[in-house]
Amino acid sequence: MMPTDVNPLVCHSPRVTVIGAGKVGSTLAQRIAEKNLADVVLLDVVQGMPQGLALDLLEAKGISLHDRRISGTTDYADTANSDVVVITAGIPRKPGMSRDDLMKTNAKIVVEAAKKAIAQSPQAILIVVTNPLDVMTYLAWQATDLPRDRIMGMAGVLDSARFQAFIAMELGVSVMDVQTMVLGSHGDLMVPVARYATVAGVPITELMDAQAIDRLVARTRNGGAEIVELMQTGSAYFAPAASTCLMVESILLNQSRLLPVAAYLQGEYGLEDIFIGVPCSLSCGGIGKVWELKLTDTELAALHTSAAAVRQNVNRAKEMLESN
Ligand SMILES: NC(=O)c1ccc[n+]([C@@H]2O[C@H](COP(=O)([O-])OP(=O)(O)OC[C@H]3O[C@@H](n4cnc5c(N)ncnc54)[C@H](O)[C@@H]3O)[C@@H](O)[C@H]2O)c1
Ligand SMILES: O=C(O)C[C@H](O)C(=O)O
Repeated sequence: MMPTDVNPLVCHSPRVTVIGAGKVGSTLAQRIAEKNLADVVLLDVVQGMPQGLALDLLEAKGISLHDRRISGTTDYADTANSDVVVITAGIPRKPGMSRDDLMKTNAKIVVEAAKKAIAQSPQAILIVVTNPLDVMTYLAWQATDLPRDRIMGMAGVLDSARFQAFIAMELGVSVMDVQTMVLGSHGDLMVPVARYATVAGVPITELMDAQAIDRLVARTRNGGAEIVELMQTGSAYFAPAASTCLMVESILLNQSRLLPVAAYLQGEYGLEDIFIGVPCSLSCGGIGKVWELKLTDTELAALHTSAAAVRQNVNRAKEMLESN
């Protein structure tokens, strides 16, 4: 029997659109569906590719045991009414490149994707993943004029996960007992806050010497480049997709997880009109609260140096877009 009167509260299936069905996008789609979080629409410019990936993913449903709808498309109309939109569209870097070298190509892609996606899903929460992350998030915000609680960039979760993994490996402890917080931009000037890194509540400053901490901080800062050098083609995607999925999960399940995300600042940490990594709680409305941690003068100065570099690149990106 078909229901005659559908209760929208019961029948609403959350929907996540992932723009860019490449390495990060397709891995994220798989995670979201297999965790049973939402239906997924994969969108890409390459005709046939998102459709093929979606078919491949849905053919695995009986094995991975979920009932989420997964579709692939090149048409933004098919993404309408998404609860969350994630932008992973754009080129990854090659060995020897910095993330900033991707700016010219990716700026146009991200601006277009953000505008088209939000036109179809004006109530969505937008998560930007494309690099250079902090700059791309700013451009997506400008292009969509979304309120600041509904737009953010993914990077701090990934950088913190790397720091967490390196600490666990160094000390030979379970990664599950390690907590970390990496602030600032997603680049060489990111700010892993060693004082706030703990193992089962014990600060790492009590567990290893300053030299070891410096070594792990440097490896964290270089985490993306280390993988780019090893792979020689493309960049990391398992940990990036897992990190983005954690943010999507906290939003869809209204968990209020406290995660470092690139958020629009309006005076917090003495910074304004910039997207940069700071701790935020993520819930069904998006960013519920930007948390202002107490930082030492040195940590705050590092955050400001990081922000100054992002601001310079935002201005460069704006000029590039205007000259096109
Ligand atoms: N923020 C982070 O921490 C983080 C982590 C990993 C990767 N990244 C970035 O994410 C981006 C994607 O990485 P990847 O490894 O998935 O790359 P990829 O090359 O595997 O995939 C990118 C996809 O984007 C698609 N694309 C290009 N232009 C498009 C457009 N206009 N509309 C829709 N789709 C379009 C391409 O066809 C491709 O399928 C890169 O910029 C990378 O640097 C960021
Ligand atoms: O390093 C890159 O270019 C991709 C991503 O930002 C990462 O940190 O893995």
